[in-house]
Amino acid sequence: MIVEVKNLVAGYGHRPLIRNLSFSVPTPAFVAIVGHNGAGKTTLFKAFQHKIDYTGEILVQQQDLRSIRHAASSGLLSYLPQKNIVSFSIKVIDLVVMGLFRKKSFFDNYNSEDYARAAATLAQLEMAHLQEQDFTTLSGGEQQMVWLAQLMLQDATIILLDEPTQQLDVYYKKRVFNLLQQWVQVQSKTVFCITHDLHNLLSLQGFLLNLSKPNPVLEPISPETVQQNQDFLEAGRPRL
Ligand SMILES: Nc1ncnc2c1ncn2[C@@H]1O[C@H](COP(=O)(O)OP(=O)(O)OP(=O)(O)O)[C@@H](O)[C@H]1O
Repeated sequence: MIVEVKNLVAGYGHRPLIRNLSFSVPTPAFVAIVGHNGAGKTTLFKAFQHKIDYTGEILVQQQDLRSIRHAASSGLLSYLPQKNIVSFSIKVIDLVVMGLFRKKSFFDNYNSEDYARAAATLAQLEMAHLQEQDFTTLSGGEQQMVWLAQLMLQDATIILLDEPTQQLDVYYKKRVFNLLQQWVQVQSKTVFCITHDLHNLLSLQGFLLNLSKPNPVLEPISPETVQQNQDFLEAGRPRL
């Protein structure tokens, strides 16, 4: 079992946002996490990263995540937040190469082989022309692609993405979803992706988890389930 969530209850103060959530991902898979604004999607990711208290269990490869001390540095889990702000000048390639941090001890410098890997990853994302540019001068969508390149170099087993296509144009949205599918099918990664772009899911294989539903479960992605979830979300928030 890659990921198993059992009776998860999480929220803030006395207000549980996620109530008794249970699901299992037995083999590497793509899981789209959908739901209205404020439904608890990012909160679920916070639980995965021990950033909030929760009851119930999150098991990763049969181990309770709470007992795994360095899930990021051991390459088990990587996370791309919704907003990632850089307030100092840095070249794109220098930011991307940092994705290799697991290979390095604190005082190690990145070498030419590391930079070649970073450049190849940017090229794969059609971003090679930006590699010498100051990251802070890029458009929002370009910045999002650079973070994805850095994440690819992290090479974690389980990848949590919080709205990675939010600022992308239609072409890059499609490319990124295809890339996520490849991570699963070619590299056996498990990808959890928060998204509001339901129509982009139609060409993918994997599951939907709609946290706005009263009892969310993993639903296989198909034209019918995507449409049903789109209709459900467009109809408004369920009353609690
Ligand atoms: N630290 C916090 N303390 C109190 N409430 C919080 C905290 N963080 C988030 N919340 C509240 O929890 C709710 C769920 O937040 P969360 O970020 O999980 O939503 P989401 O489903 O990711 O939404 P969106 O689609 O808008 O990103 C929101 O109503 C938010 O205001």
